[in-house]
Amino acid sequence: MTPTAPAPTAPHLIDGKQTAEDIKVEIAAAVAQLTATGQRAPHLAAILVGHDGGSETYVRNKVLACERVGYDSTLLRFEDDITEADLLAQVAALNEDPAIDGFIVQLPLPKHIDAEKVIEAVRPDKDVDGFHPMNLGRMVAGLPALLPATPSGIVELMARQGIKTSGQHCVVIGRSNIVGTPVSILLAKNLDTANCTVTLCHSRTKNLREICRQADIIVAAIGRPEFVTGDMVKPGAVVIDVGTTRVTDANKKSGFTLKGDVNFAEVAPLASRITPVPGGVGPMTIAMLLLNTLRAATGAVYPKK
Ligand SMILES: Nc1nc2c(c(=O)[nH]1)N[C@@H](CN(C=O)c1ccc(C(=O)N[C@@H](CCC(=O)O)C(=O)O)cc1)CN2
Repeated sequence: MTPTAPAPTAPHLIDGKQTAEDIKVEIAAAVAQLTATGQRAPHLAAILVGHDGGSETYVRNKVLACERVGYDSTLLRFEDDITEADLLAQVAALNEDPAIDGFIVQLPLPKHIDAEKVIEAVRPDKDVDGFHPMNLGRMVAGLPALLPATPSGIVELMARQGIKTSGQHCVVIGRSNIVGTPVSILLAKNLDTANCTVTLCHSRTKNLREICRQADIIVAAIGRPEFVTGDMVKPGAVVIDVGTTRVTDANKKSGFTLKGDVNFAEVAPLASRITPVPGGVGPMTIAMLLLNTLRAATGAVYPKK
């Protein structure tokens, strides 16, 4: 029998909360420099439609993060019966408002509103979510772009944690426009922080378990709690969990427990590095949104209008 290296027994947590905090410190320093030279602080606006619990939390955290780094922020709230036309009019107003450097429309939107239409209505130079086809297209072409926050946050998190990506086989599970598809493109790019061989898997993928077992890095972004189990992970793999599903839990004061897409108890003992939920990828999403806002405010990607 050939001896094999023992699998690591203790999880090596990737601290997204601390990494996001480090980025916020850097951003706060950049804002202080801007304002010291007489320029105004960057200004982020957020549109929140309805009362989804998760969206309320995320938007609240975005506003708090703005305060933390010295940005101005504006929250525009609407009931979930707002018409598509009225929402598009709000987007048009923010597009034209010179005091706003960038804005987001929190997703998901109610079913009667065409989210793609709303995303396309955001001016690309103010699209700090990086969801507009212009920014996605520029990202694919390797041109300067406002990059989607969660995918760029994943790449930044791995880079700052010294995780090797070049030549590694990365299996991404999930093909959403917000995470799975863009992160697979970013990770395959010829960059110091990427250069992976990427396999993008989804609900119709055959032999998912076997494919995942070949991965040096797994990015789980399928939105199904505890989907990735121990038998799908090669010992020593790096596991990045993007899931944040609220699962009803009567024992919790909040009434729910936050679950990732990875069965942490099974996978953590196998993984060389793993992101926790909460405290992994989620905080990086907000840090990268702040970074995009700074880039929009300073004309780093598109000339200021
Ligand atoms: N307009 C957008 N809508 C949505 C996006 C987005 O990037 N732009 N992504 C997700 C939600 N999201 C940001 O909006 C987001 C999700 C999770 C976190 C986060 O920090 N999670 C914490 C836990 C927070 C909690 O207590 O629930 C963590 O994982 O530690 C931030 C942002 C969909 N919509």
